[in-house]
Amino acid sequence: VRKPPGWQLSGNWGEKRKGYHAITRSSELFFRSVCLFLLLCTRPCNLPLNYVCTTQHCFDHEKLVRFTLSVRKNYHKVPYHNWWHAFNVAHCMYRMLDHEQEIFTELERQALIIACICHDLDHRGYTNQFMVKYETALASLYSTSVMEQHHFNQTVTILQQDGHNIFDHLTSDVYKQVLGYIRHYILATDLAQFFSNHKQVTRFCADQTFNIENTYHRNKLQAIMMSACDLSACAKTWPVQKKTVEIIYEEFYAQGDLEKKKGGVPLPMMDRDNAHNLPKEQVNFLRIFCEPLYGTLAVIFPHLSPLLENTKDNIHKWDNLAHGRPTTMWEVETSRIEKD
Ligand SMILES: CC(C)(CO)n1c(=O)[nH]c2c3cccnc3n(-c3ccccc3)c(=O)c21
Ligand SMILES: [Mg+2]
Ligand SMILES: [Zn+2]
Repeated sequence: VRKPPGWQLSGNWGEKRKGYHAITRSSELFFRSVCLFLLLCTRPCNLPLNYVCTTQHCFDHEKLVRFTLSVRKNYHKVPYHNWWHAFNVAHCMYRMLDHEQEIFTELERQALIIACICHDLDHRGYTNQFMVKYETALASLYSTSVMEQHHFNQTVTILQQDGHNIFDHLTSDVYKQVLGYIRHYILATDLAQFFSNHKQVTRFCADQTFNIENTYHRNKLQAIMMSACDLSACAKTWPVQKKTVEIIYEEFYAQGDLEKKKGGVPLPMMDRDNAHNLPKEQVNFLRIFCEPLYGTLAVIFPHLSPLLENTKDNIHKWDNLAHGRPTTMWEVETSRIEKD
């Protein structure tokens, strides 16, 4: 992919592209399994595995492998916003859709999964606020949702590469429609959009006017589903939640260090000198974003209620840590996760 403006920022992670990856047998097997997983994501769950896709919405397997390889190549080796995060978000969406095959069209399901693996493409480990504050080249391109608009732009750029367009079997109208879906879904992962999206869906539920056939209602539901998958690490078991938080704060503190180097004052959450406040910050984040989000989704999709329960458990554990209370004996003392 051509180097987008702002590439110089990625220098902080040192990594220079070493040209094409030497594709070893194991990584090839890995990517074939990822693509099979993605192909399966779009197969109605009640069909046999050897189902030969006859509808117009089938992915060409070779293009899907090539597309997925290029998507992975365009994630940086930053602590949190890397390929594994994208893959985990897509897996969460797959499990969410696995129960709801009938309410979304096949095109929407494909767009949701592809949007998930692409939703943080070319993330450099910096927030939108940082990109705007330091007047990066990307911030000069987009006035709002700077990184999310860039993530979508990167998606289109990869699709336009030879042999990568997994949607080129669609008519031009349907192609425009699916790209519109993907853009909407990726932009929805801007946390700044969360409150308005969530408020709308909560209102529809409260006054019992929620109607999945209503395009506006449907779009808002899909927007908070994207947020739910993006934040799904807050609903994982405590050892996984704690390791993930260590990793994301590694990225936050690296941004804070860079900000101090530039003579700026980072947000308290980004300042490693405030690391003692992390448990309290987590209680706030999970209470403000995650708990209401999974609470609303559990009303619409009752099978998602474990996400709400796990989030509540994690809030309780962060609150114990924030107040110096011991955490449950069985918890594994987590060590720094090995970087992949
Ligand atoms: C969801 C996750 C990674 C794990 O629980 N998490 C957390 O615990 N605190 C936070 C968190 C705390 C403050 C700000 N953003 C956060 N994000 C975040 C970052 C970028 C884009 C959207 C959300 C998390 O994913 C997260
Ligand atoms: Mg993002
Ligand atoms: Zn993300």
